[in-house]
Amino acid sequence: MSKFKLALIQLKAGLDKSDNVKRAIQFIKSAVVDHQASVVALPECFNSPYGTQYFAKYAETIPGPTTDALSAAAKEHKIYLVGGSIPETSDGKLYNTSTVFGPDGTMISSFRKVHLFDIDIKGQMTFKESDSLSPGSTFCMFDTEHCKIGVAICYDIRFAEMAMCYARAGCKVLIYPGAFNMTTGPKHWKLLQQARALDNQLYVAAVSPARDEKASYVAYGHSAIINPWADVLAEADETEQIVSAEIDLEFLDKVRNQIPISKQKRDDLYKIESLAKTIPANQ
Ligand SMILES: NC(=O)CCC(=O)C(=O)O
Repeated sequence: MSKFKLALIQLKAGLDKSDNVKRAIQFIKSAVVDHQASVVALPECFNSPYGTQYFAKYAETIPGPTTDALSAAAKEHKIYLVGGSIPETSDGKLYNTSTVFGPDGTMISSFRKVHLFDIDIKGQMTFKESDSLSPGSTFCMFDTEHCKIGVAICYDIRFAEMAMCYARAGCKVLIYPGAFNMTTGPKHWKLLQQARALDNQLYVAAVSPARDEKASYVAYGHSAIINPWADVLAEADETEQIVSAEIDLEFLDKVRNQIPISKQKRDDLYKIESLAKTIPANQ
């Protein structure tokens, strides 16, 4: 149980929601049959194009038709499925929400993006998710027979403390459905994943939509899986595809024993504290 296969589905999401979902389900089958994956993840906003103009139009309740399809796929293939994210409508608000399903199809966790993507790089990339979305305020972890896995969404990866909280709570893999863009993607996407993996000595996976040059928001692609030594185990190019890698928890233990930073840290001088209900402080 110390090894398992993780697959990331770099889906090209278009304007047709039911086609996006149908194709995601086909790719999930391929991740299981062709890659022997027992944990599978989809990208941010996989059932709709990514953009503030689309969130309300494509939003669904949870449970709803998209998450029902994910639940059925997880059950059919007996996998853990991190359902990327979808625009969620709840109590008159919109959220960017990820759902997680267990091998019996039960929704075992969900996560509303905590840090909304509001940036302004003049002349290059301006985006304001908070124009239409509200932030979540809880974390998302789930147990598998292999290890505990944490989930956050895209811009959340820039916040090192959040990943540290997950590591402190015992997560050995962090999965980030994401959609970096053509300005920040080439500079920061892989670097951030390697930084979070190295800081916390755990596996990091980030799963993007495939690039669509005609879309209003052009995703960078390059879904990747990084090990606790910060090696890149798998990396997609920009096209629609599945990438996968073996997660080896003995290797993780070896790295943690060789460089025992979690035992050497000076909690007497500095300390990560979490107020979120789902992450006990100082675990
Ligand atoms: N969807 C997102 O949160 C995009 C984040 C991003 O591109 C970044 O640079 O950060």
